[in-house]
Formats: sequence, C-alpha cells, structure tokens
Amino acid sequence: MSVKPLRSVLYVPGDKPRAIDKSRTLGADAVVLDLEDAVAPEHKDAARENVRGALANRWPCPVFVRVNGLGTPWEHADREMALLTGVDGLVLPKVEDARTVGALHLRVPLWPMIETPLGALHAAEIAGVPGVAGLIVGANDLARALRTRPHPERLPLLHALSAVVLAARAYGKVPLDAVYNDVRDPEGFDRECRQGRTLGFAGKTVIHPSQVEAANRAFGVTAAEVETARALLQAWNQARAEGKSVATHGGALVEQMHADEAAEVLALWTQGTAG
Ligand SMILES: CC(C)(COP(=O)(O)OP(=O)(O)OC[C@H]1O[C@@H](n2cnc3c(N)ncnc32)[C@H](O)[C@@H]1OP(=O)(O)O)[C@@H](O)C(=O)NCCC(=O)NCCSC(=O)C[C@H](O)C(=O)O
Ligand SMILES: [Mg+2]
Repeated sequence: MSVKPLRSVLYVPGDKPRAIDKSRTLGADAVVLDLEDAVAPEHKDAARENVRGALANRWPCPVFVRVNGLGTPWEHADREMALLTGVDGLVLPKVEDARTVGALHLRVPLWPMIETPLGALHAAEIAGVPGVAGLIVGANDLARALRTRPHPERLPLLHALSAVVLAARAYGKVPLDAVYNDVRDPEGFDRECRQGRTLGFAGKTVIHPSQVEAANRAFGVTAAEVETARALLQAWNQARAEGKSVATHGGALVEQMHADEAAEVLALWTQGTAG
C-alpha cells in the first residue's frame, strides 16, 4: 500500500524569496507557493517571476502553486507559469462548482479550495471531478462569507468542515484542514490539529515554520499506534488462518475494515519516517 502523507502543507508567500528558500528545509510534507491572498495586487507579477525562478530547483517534497482565482487579471499567466515549470499540484482558490474545475482540462493534480458557502454546498461534486487530488478548506474566507464569530472549537464551521471531509473521502480524495492564524499560539494550534484529525482530515495547511513539526506530529502515527496496528493485524491474520471470519483484539471486535485501517497506519508510518 502506498500512502504519501500530507500531514503538513506549508503556504509560502510568492513575494518572499527568503521564505521560499527556507521552505526547502522545514520538513513540510508539501509546500504551496502562494500567488493569491498572501501577495498584494501590486506584487503579483514579481511574485510569479520569483516562483518561476525558484521552481528551477526542486524541493525535497511535492510543490504546489496557489494561482489567482478565475476571473482575476492574473489567472492565465499564473496557470501558464505553473504548468510550464512542472509543479506537483495546482491549488485553486474559492472554487464554487465542479463545472469550472472540469472545464480547465489541466493535466496536473488539482486542489480546489472550499472557502465560500457555495463551494461548501458543492463540495461533493467538486471532489468528484477527475483530476482533483484533494480539497483544502479556506477557513478565513469561509468565516468571513458566513459572517461567523470566532469560536475556539470552530463550532460555526463544523458543518462545512465535515462536508469537506465527507466529500473528499467519498471520492478517495485527500481532505486538508484550514490554517491556524495565530503563529504564536502552539497550544491552540495543537488543539485545532487534534480536532481536525478527529474530524477525518488527512493533514493541515500551515503558514509558519513553527507549525510544521506540530502538524506532522498531530497527523502522523505514533509508535504506540504502530504497535497496536501490528498486534491487531497479527490477531486478524491468525484468525483468518484458522478459518474465522472475525477476530478480537484486546477484547474488541476486529473485522476486515479494522485490518485495512491497521495496514494504513503501518504504511503511513513507513512513509512518514522514511520521508
Ligand atoms: C504569518 C507571517 C506573516 C509571520 O511572519 P513573521 O513574523 O515575519 O515570521 P517570523 O519572523 O517568525 O519568521 C521567522 C523565519 O521564518 C521564515 N518564514 C516565515 N513564514 C514562513 C513560511 N510561511 N514559509 C517559509 N518560511 C517562513 C521567515 O522568512 C523567517 O526566516 P529568517 O528570515 O531566515 O529567519 C509569515 O509566517 C507568513 O507570511 N506566513 C505565510 C502567510 C501566507 O502564506 N498566507 C496565505 C495562505 S493562508 C490563506 O490564505 C488562508 C485561506 O485562503 C483562507 O481563506 O483561510
Ligand atoms: Mg482564502
């Protein structure tokens, strides 16, 4: 089983060459070079050229580019640059329907962002578009559009967060959780990572070097989880060898889906630790 972890996906502003350089060394599972909201309109063209230059040298992880949205003056130039430089994925902001994504006909993995009410309502059809690798939540834009108030448990966003997980998982795509804005609040960040993992997200988008390791930890597997997975698989394999259809491990029922889950944990462990 091949499972490439995307525990931490680091946004890097396209107009910050120093941060772009640094992002090669931070241990993120993927990097998103951002041309959209992190870059002011007057810096868009320079940022695109920075990113073009930086992409001449590869990263030790997949590199995506977040292009400017449909209907903006920069969308075509951004997409052309990203495709010519051979990025590993295109992050598409503020996607609201499947048709616009399908109409792009791009041969690169697509990562639509769900960050508007319409996008959240259409998450399932967007996830189902061929070429879509995963969905990314944009909680800042979503919160603004929904007129929600900040809440420590993201209560006002829960419906949309779960809709994204449901949509992505239904189509075998990767759901990535939103950024946590306060880069000087590691406890709050950990709490939100745990919540995201509990909800079913595969990883978290992050905005600062200090958040990378914490996201890798939160969305990775622990040695204890690996031990449990190994023991469960052993119990399962033994039961199957004895002709039984189900097993128990530690008193709990084990069926095929639990064995599959355990195998996924081991695969993630191997990928995560082997880099
Ligand atoms: C959040 C920041 C503006 C904080 O900046 P700053 O206070 O300057 O950071 P530090 O001084 O602590 O930086 C220390 C060093 O780390 C490097 N750095 C900082 N951020 C990054 C990064 N993202 N990637 C790589 N390297 C980074 C600095 O260069 C310093 O290095 P050195 O000089 O060598 O010491 C800043 O972190 C930042 O700009 N973060 C990214 C913001 C961003 O990308 N925003 C857009 C994506 S989030 C979004 O749009 C959400 C979504 O759409 C939604 O709707 O929710
Ligand atoms: Mg946004």
